[in-house]
Amino acid sequence: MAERLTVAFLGPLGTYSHQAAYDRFGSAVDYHESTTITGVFNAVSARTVHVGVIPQENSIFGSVVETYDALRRPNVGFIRGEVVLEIQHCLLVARGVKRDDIRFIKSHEQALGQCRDFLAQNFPSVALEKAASTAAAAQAVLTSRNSAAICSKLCATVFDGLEVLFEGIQDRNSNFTRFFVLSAAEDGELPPQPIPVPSPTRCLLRLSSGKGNVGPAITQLLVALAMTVSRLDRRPQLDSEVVFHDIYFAELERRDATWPSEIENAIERVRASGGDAHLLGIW
Ligand SMILES: O=C(O)C(=O)C[C@]1(C(=O)O)C=C[C@@H](O)C=C1
Repeated sequence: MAERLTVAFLGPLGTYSHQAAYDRFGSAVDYHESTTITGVFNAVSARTVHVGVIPQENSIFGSVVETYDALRRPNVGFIRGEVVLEIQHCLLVARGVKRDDIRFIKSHEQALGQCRDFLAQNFPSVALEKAASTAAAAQAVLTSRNSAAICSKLCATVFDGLEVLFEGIQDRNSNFTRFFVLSAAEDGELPPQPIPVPSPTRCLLRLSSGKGNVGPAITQLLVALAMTVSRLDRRPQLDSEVVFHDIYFAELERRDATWPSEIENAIERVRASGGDAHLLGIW
């Protein structure tokens, strides 16, 4: 019998990462909870699991910083796919806790960021506390009479003893988070997508100009790349000798069938210009 696929996600059960993983892989795989996003990356790199599902970007609050920080690592793995999940945040409390009792609101920093207007209008003097995940926040308020958690409605089912005080509290009604599906290597079969998509349609490249101050600027790297970049992120390059020296993440979208070889040629052009390009995923 074929080995069952193992999938790591930011836990505990009830996180949006868990929902995204389930949307992609369903019930025919074994799920492994990690306590941090970095922990999901570690499980994939150590090959403790076959794949990890990692939040990458939210339509209200933007890039997931912990994910881009991990993508700076040399052997970070390979992005094999994506899942887009609609996010509707709720405010949950232990049963019986009233709005006026709330002194602390906990959640993942992304969820706190997506609900800034709601929090400023409704709870201007409440202390906001970062939690490892939305479901970890839900779990933490189970035994509290003065705290609330921002998380999904599902947490009221996962954790018995919680109730929903407010629903749909994010700053815009339309709210989506995109997740990456990451595996240690480019190969290895994954189950088919629930809804088939023509692939590959996207790729992610990591661009850098070396550790000193003589390398090409990002504009020169993009000229050498000579491909349409649909998204660009940057994070500090920690091993650089120069301060405020960044590493860039360029996402490209497919234009035609010759795409994979075009990417290889573009990587070669960037290297020939004195910079470095590393393929982080194609999906
Ligand atoms: O805390 C969770 O539930 C997560 O899965 C993490 C995460 C994120 O990091 O963006 C995922 C989706 C939402 O945007 C809020 C939080």
